Amino acid sequence: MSDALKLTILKTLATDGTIENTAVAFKDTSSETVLGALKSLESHEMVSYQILTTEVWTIEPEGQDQIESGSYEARIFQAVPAGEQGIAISELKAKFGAAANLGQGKGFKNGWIKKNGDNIVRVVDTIVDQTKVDLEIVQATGTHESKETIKDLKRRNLIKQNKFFSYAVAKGTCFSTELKKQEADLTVEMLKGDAWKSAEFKQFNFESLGINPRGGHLHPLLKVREEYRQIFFEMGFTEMPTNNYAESAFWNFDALFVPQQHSARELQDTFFLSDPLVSGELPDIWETVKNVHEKGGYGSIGYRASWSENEARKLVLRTHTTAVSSQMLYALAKEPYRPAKYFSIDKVYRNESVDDTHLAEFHQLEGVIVDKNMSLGRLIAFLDVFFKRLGISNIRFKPTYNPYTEPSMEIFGWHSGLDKWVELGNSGMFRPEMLRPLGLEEDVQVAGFGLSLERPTMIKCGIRNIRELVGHKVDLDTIEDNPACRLDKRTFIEVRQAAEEAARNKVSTACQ
Ligand SMILES: N[C@@H](Cc1ccccc1)C(=O)O
Repeated sequence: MSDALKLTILKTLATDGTIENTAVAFKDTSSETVLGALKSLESHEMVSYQILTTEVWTIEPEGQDQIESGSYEARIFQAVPAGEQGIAISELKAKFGAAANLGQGKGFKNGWIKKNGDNIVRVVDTIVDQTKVDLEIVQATGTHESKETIKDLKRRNLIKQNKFFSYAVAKGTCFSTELKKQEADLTVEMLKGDAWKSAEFKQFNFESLGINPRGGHLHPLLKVREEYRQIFFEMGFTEMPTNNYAESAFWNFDALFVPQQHSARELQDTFFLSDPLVSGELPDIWETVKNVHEKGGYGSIGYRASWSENEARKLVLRTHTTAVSSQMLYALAKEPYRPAKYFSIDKVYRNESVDDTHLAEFHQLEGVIVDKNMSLGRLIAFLDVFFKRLGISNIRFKPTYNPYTEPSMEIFGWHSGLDKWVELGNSGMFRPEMLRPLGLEEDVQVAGFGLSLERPTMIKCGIRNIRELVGHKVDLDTIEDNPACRLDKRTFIEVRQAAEEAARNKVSTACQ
């Protein structure tokens, strides 16, 4: 803020006592600049000011044209020769285009001209171009004493109203013609000498807003994860511990009755760890698992292929959170039977090629329901309610294959934006070949389902490329501005405006 303008304001006040209208006193300075200076002086209570609003009518381009070349009606009148013959309407149209009609209409109304067959003839010999006169008045004075005229010129798009702000200024309680430098900080240098004794300090402004904090914004994925966690809690689920990103192939595949020859276990689909290469001891059920893979049982003939302990001990980055569910079910089976509902939402890894909708790591949301009379029908009914809670009201199922569930269903949701069914997740009833070796009794059924967290988040936040959501291309401003990440329902600007309003209403005591 330039001190020159502030000093000019103060000097003018010193000589004149008040400034009635800044638009008159400081003609060449914009009202924003004047306001900036006034606000700064007001904060030191050196001045006080009031806002004056002026409404001014200005000339539109069409009006300017009529000031310069006469109104349309006058131009038409001039084009009509005196005498009985007049001029053909078609000739006027050819000469004046759209203005011909407007000019004729007004000319008829004024009684200047009239129709004679296909021709226009003069009624009077001379005219006064009142429109032009009125426009010139508005141009010179910014207004017109006749409200009717203003209305008419506005209706004809010849003039437009503009609002201008200016200010009436008076001396404040701390008025002076000197701009004193006020210190914002008490410094070490001041304290070393005597400077602190004579320094004048700025008043604290307790209403001033701090800098918008860069922290404190939730990433959209974490925000949606938190929303979904709460839905699970409301529906009676318990959260599973998901802190191990690396799991043994045993929990990720074998305990889930995924054959050791299954293509998902290939290097191109799964990340295997090289150091450490293998897990520690397998859990006590490994032999039962080996048996069911090799020979079957519980009504199954098994895979009839040899099962290797070494293969099961390989460490992998978990490819699905079902690796957590399998351990949870194993732990549950050790306790006396009780119905249970578990969920997890955490990271999983797949060695996939990355594109707009796929990353090599993503989040899975998974639920398992353990009950003695759990059935596919109940799972479908549950998923219907669950997805409604997530905001997806229309779901469909399609049979699919998972080594660990039978029957298995893919879940599709209707995406009204894309106008098509999109795949949301996978689900099914866990097979006895998986459940029984874990130790669950024959009459206990378990249903499960899983989906990615990224897909519904992208739909919710309107993000098309997953790399805008995860990775180094994430734009911090997007994270801050995305409505999904806002902690406060109000925008930052609204918060700021409310605070400024509160500050304005405060009575200052700055220099008493
Ligand atoms: N693990 C499955 C999801 C699922 C979980 C539980 C039961 C059925 C399916 C997936 O990765 O897609």
